[in-house]
Amino acid sequence: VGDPERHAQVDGVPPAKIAVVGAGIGGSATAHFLRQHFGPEVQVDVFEKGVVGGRLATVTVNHNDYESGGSIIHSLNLHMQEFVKQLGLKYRRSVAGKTAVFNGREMILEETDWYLLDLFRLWWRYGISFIRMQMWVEEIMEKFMRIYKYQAHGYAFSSVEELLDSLGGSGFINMTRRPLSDSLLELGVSQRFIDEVIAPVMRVNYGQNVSIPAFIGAVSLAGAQNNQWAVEGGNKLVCSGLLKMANANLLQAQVDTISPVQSEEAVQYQLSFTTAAGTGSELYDIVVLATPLEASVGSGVQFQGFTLPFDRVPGNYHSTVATVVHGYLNTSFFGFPDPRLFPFASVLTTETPDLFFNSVASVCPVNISAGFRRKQPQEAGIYKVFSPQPLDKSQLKTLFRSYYSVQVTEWQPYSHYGSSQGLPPVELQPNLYYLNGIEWAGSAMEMSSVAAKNIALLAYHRWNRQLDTVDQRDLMHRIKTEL
Ligand SMILES: Cc1cc2nc3c(=O)[nH]c(=O)nc-3n(C[C@H](O)[C@H](O)[C@H](O)COP(=O)(O)OP(=O)(O)OC[C@H]3O[C@@H](n4cnc5c(N)ncnc54)[C@H](O)[C@@H]3O)c2cc1C
Ligand SMILES: CC(C)=CCC/C(C)=C/CC/C(C)=C/CSC[C@H](N)C(=O)O
Repeated sequence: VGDPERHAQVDGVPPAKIAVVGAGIGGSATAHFLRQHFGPEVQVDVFEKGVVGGRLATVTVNHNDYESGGSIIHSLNLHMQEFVKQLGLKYRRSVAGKTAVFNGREMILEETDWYLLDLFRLWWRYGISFIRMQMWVEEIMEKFMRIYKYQAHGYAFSSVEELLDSLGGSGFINMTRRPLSDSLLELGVSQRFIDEVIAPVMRVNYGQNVSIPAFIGAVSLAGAQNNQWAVEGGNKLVCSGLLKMANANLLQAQVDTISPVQSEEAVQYQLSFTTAAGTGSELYDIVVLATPLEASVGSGVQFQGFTLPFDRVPGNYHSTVATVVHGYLNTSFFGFPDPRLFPFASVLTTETPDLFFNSVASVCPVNISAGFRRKQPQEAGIYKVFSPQPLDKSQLKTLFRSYYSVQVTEWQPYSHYGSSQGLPPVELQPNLYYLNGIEWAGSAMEMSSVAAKNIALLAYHRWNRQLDTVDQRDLMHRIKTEL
């Protein structure tokens, strides 16, 4: 298996070396699935310029760790579930807590201890908007779940559009283009419900407003359902676990350039990289880019010898600041002068000019010991604030009576939806794949995992020239009739 050049895409000969750039959940899952499909012989090198986990990260406050990046996982996110099972990790269910919506002056919506009372209140204020919205999200989730069947049967897609089309037809593709508010209004959801419930959910989850595309809006609403979990010890454990299970070589290095090298049989890719010890370069048969390439994110990867089939400049990533504060919440600001009477664990906000934060929530550590309970607002607790800009001293003093510590993480967490034209391609060149284009449809751990499985399958089928498992139509019917 020594000289990769001799192995470049000769029929029946597996690739010798595969590179994955990025060790977030997308890159780690790709390494895992590549190993599954290509077998034990191929060398899988994973390049990471920062920390394994990428946007899955924790901060330590008062001797405990808290998620500062991707935190919640939907109960129907089956790849994430499967990883946790295979790695022998444990689920962490979030400790129940009530939510309220604040409009800058007062709480306009308050969850109670009684589910039926909450339902009655929602009906009283918004009619059947809540039920319409829930049914819409359920229907989308049901269609989305088809991906697991298709992938289990080995089907792959050469673009995000093909993948979405196979799940929900042109309806899903249109949902990546039209605003969420338009889709909901068309469903008969009231403007008041959109302003007071949907907008706060978009603000806490994606830091954006209801003009984001309907598909990502539905993902965000799924993320607001009551069936979320996380990984005991921190979600990033999935990434390190998958790399280990895949027997991948982790190279602590920044990939600087990727250039094609044409041999007689096929194209290979030269990766030049920088490590703490200096620079290096290696030749690979297959390369997967598992980091956003948009100029504003700054992966630093340059391409030589070919031009990318999409423009890295127009689509921007959004800025969101996660501030983890150890202190006393200023419940007076929310209209509760006596903190003992403040019953909420999370406060979401409406789209209100001059409101400097999107949400504030009491958070649980990644290791919940038996008997863990949330701190009461009259006690010092750990809170996570999401805001578009870093909070200044006076803003912190507005939200907290006093505090012991403040940890700030500035993220470029998700696409700035609506700032791109179309969805970036998956295949950049033969045997050169791009994972994070899927984020323009929806950005979540499971979306990166779905894209990882798709790319591993696609790379495998392309390498072995198996065209009958790529971009096939009418898959539900095919699967039913397959033996
Ligand atoms: C604050 C926040 C909250 C979130 N909440 C949730 C949530 O609750 N639920 C959910 O499902 N999702 C959530 N997300 C989104 C989720 O975290 C991301 O969609 C997901 O983690 C993306 O994973 P990825 O591997 O595709 O990308 P990344 O995690 O960004 O990984 C890319 C990796 O590539 C590395 N890299 C970049 N350039 C190079 C280079 N040139 N050479 C080598 N390495 C390079 C980076 O250092 C990085 O580690 C949240 C994100 C943030 C930031
Ligand atoms: C991919 C599908 C079908 C569903 C995923 C649903 C999901 C888990 C969405 C996550 C939404 C998201 C990006 C939330 C970010 S903020 C989360 C939380 N409030 C926090 O405190 O970090």
